[in-house]
Amino acid sequence: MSVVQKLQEELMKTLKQNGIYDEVLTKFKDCKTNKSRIQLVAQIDGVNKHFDIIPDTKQKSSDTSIRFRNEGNTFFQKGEFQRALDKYNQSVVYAPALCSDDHSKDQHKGDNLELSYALANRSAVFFHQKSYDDCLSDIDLAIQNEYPKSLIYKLHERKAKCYVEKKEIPKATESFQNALNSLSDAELDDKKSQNIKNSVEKSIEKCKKSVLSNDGKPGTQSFQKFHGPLPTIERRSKIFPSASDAVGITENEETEFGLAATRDIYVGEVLIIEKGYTSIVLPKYDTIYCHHCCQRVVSAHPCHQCSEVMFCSGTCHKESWEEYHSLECPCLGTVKQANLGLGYLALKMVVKAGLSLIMKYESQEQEDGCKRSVGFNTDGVYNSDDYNTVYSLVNHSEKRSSEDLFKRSLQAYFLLKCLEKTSYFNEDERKVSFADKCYVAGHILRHIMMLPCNAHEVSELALKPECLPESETKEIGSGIYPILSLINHSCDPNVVRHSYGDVCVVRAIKNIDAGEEIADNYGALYPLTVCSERREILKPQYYFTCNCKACREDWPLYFNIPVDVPKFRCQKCNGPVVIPPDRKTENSVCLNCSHVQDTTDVIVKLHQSQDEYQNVLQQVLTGEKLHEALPRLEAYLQFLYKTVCIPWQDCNNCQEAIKQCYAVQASCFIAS
Ligand SMILES: C[S@@+](CC[C@H](N)C(=O)[O-])C[C@H]1O[C@@H](n2cnc3c(N)ncnc32)[C@H](O)[C@@H]1O
Repeated sequence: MSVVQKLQEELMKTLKQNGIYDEVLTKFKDCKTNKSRIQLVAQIDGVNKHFDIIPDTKQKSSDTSIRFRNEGNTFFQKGEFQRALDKYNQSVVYAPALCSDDHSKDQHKGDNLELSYALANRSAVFFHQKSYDDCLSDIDLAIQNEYPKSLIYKLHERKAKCYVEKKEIPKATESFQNALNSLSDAELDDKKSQNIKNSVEKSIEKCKKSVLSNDGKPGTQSFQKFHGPLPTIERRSKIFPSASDAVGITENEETEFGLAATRDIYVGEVLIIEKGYTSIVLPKYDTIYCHHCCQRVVSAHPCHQCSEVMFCSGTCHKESWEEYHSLECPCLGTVKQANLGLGYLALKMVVKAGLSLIMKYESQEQEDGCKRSVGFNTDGVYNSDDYNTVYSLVNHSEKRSSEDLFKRSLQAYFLLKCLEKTSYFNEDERKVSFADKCYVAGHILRHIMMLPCNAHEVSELALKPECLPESETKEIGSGIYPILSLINHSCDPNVVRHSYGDVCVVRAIKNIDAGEEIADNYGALYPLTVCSERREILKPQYYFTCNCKACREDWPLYFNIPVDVPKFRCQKCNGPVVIPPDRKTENSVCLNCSHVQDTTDVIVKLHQSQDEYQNVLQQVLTGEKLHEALPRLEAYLQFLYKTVCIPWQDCNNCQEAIKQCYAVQASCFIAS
């Protein structure tokens, strides 16, 4: 149980024993702003004592770095290079010293020995994995970080071998020469030294003759890419820069705001490519994914202060440091240990926004239940990196029970106490009062209420290449995506989302008519769960009762979805058209408007397409030539949505196959 949950339970017990629990809850009910809720929590006896936080963040440690390095060495010797790499990455993260990034270099000069060893050993893994650029980069870093002179000849030799593989012969020759020169510093007996000298000289000779050890093509990088290139959006919306011009805003009484199609959209169209306002990696994965961009880390870049996080590149380290990590760094361990889930995302949002921006909101703060507006800026543009967009998302504070508000306020107050241990409140030169701090914690509380009904998972496909349908989507983190957060739910959604690192791509998986609402799925799909259960899943988290078409018409679960001759769409009203019992297709009748029409052509076309579709589907199931299969599946599904009425099982199957193809293009990793 986390420290906050423990406190919540203890406090509630004490308040009940003292007979004042109901009184506290009533006071909570009367609070109309988040700031007043935090102020109320702060006044409760015992809260401050429990939340007297001692900042705890994993410090740099030579011992831990050495331990991970030794573990890495064991795997390396067994030829288990990926496992060795994971350990060396950890060794780099814990090594007391300093990454080479300029912004941290001067402040943190010190003993870099363990870091240099970790980098040097990691470079050996990269060499074996034919990842020559990563290998060269680690060698340079190891040398910069004071790798022992007596061993440096080894690094020069490895560097030279990388250049040989890369067919950069002059650089290879130079590095072999450096290896020779460094041999004088090596503490080797004469015989060993002479052997190495002979071998290096031979290599230099080979280089000179350009007689190379392999087939003459540059060595290739063996690492797989973790996702394909991001797709593109042809014409962007003027108001939603991360969306296509097919996406517009809509408003109605039932759902408040939402997104709708501004023109006809077809299966496969890319509608949104959004990098969220901010995101987090789940604590259990923080040694695998980048703290900043949620991409898989190959060559870990450490934070120069803590050992809580790793970055996939110097750029991510720098950006994260400038945007939020310098502030969160001292309290990150405490926050992670408290295991608050989305609570950490809420804190990160407020840290990223910065104190002065948050305080500007105080003058326009509204009470619960006031009419909400969407977070467009003064130019009428909705930018995903603008705090105003996330500040304006729905949080349902007025529908929450007093107990829910009380528990969430305690979480927010705990996070305020963590924030007080950082330099966050020093940003503003004027003295920050306790009331100001409560106002900031009010923002954290707002987000703690908002995130469960707006945040999206950051995911990765654990890919089984030989049997695609057995691949599983794994949640590796969470992000807050302001545009995605405007999409309402349907149990039969018309879009699907995929993560490319922390970027989310939304594509149409149904044809969407102009004016029709764009609808995502919040985790309750009609083919998998019956209507009553779907509503039970959605209500407590999202505060609505779903009334989509699948719910209204009580569509069947997957195995009961019709598979025989479908009902066709009426040429006049789109209603369901049936073939008469005498099978005279020219006399088919619409059950909605009674229009009599000829369905002969469409039936012939459907049969032809179905045959082709079965072949393509087979390709997808075995993971073959997906890039060829995908456009054919998209075309088939477009045709189906134009001609047949759903539910009809081929539509579901084709949709699933298309989703698998998209998933393979997005973040994925071969499951071990
Ligand atoms: C991610 S937000 C979607 C945008 C939201 N409608 C708004 O106005 O900002 C989720 C919230 O939208 C509302 N919502 C989403 N789908 C709905 C639906 N099918 N029917 C009614 N309300 C819905 C619920 O209030 C839910 O908590």
